[in-house]
Amino acid sequence: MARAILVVLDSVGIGGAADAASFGDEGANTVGHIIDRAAAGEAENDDRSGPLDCPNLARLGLFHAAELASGHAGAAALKPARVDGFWGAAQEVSHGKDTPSGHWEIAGVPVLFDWGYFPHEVPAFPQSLLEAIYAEAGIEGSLGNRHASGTEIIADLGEEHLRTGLPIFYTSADSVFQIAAHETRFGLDRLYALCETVRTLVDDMNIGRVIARPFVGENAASFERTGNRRDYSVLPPAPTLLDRTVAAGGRVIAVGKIGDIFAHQGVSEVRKASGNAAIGETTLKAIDDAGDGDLVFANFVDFDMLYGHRRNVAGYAAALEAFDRYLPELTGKLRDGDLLLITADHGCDPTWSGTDHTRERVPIVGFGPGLAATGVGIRPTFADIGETLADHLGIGADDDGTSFLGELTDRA
Ligand SMILES: O=P(O)(O)O[C@H]1O[C@H](CO)[C@@H](O)[C@H]1O
Ligand SMILES: [Mn+2]
Ligand SMILES: [Mn+2]
Repeated sequence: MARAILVVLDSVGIGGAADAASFGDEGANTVGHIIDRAAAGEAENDDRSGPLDCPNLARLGLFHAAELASGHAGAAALKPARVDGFWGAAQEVSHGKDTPSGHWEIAGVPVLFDWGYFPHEVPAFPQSLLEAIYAEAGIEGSLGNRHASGTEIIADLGEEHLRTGLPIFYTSADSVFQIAAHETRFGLDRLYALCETVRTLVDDMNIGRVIARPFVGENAASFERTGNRRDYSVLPPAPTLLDRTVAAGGRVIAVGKIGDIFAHQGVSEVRKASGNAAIGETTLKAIDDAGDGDLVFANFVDFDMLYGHRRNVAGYAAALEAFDRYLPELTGKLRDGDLLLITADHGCDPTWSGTDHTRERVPIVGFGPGLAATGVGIRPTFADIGETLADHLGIGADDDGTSFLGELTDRA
């Protein structure tokens, strides 16, 4: 009975990326800086207080991994005497520090081409593109058209959007064209249709994603984004672990935004859920439903979307602790022959300047009944993760990545 469960904690980086300086991210360390701030009493909110408390992640080896990745002293201090899981870190080779690059590389397809990006200028979008969108979509104009944080721009422009009916266009350091609009007043289906139009118009510009960002509320003080976000991604450039699993006769159950991130390629079943708690429950159910040869692939997005980009250290710490409390339920689902691997797609250090992702190494922590509790070192590419899962599922080797499964079994 071989099943693989792959969990991406979106943006939970552990610092130490060898190429961080070229992204302006030298020293960025999502987990490390949260540990430091929490230890200093600077990560307090209504849900949590004091030093970071993640005993279950610690027992799987998260802090061993964090120390390995960056030499962070605060992480080293949280290492337990005994570890039950396998642990390591991985360096990204993809050119970008965005979500698709991270996930595709994990799944064996590093992104070695450059995405198109919109310049940090106002307007960020070329006039010719805007006019093409207006003509195709039958709208009279747009608001925004600049780099922005998604929550700030709806506070700034949401009321004007309600008055004028014009959608809000914005981007970020990622290869994205994002559209915010009121879910009921502009209409969700209309927003999705607009995103589909824009998707076709930015294909030639090599833009990774067009993202629908619906929100509700009546004024700047009450606007709130909803769980109906939808990402329109380009297709991965080569077959991923997902395609290979399906080709080998397995099912891929995609939890949270995984389906969108892979443009639904190689996805047998999509199970969306909004918020880490619901994503966690959906993951447990997916594991119950998975059979021999199947891959359950889940993304826990709150770390990134609600806390990393918002530079909310206390919120991020509380989310890590909530995941830690959930973790025993997850490991409790594992049967003989299962392999659980928890990792991340990039960093988003909540203590860093700006609101963008940070280039970091990512943790590899995992567990499987009968697998060795040992270190697997610093892997040179995230693709080693997918290759290890492929090896576990018995679906053959790929060009990118090297399996470390042999280090966890007595095959070594
Ligand atoms: O600020 P919000 O709207 O959350 O957007 C963030 O989320 C996008 C997609 O993950 C990133 O590119 C960043 O812009
Ligand atoms: Mn991400
Ligand atoms: Mn993000």
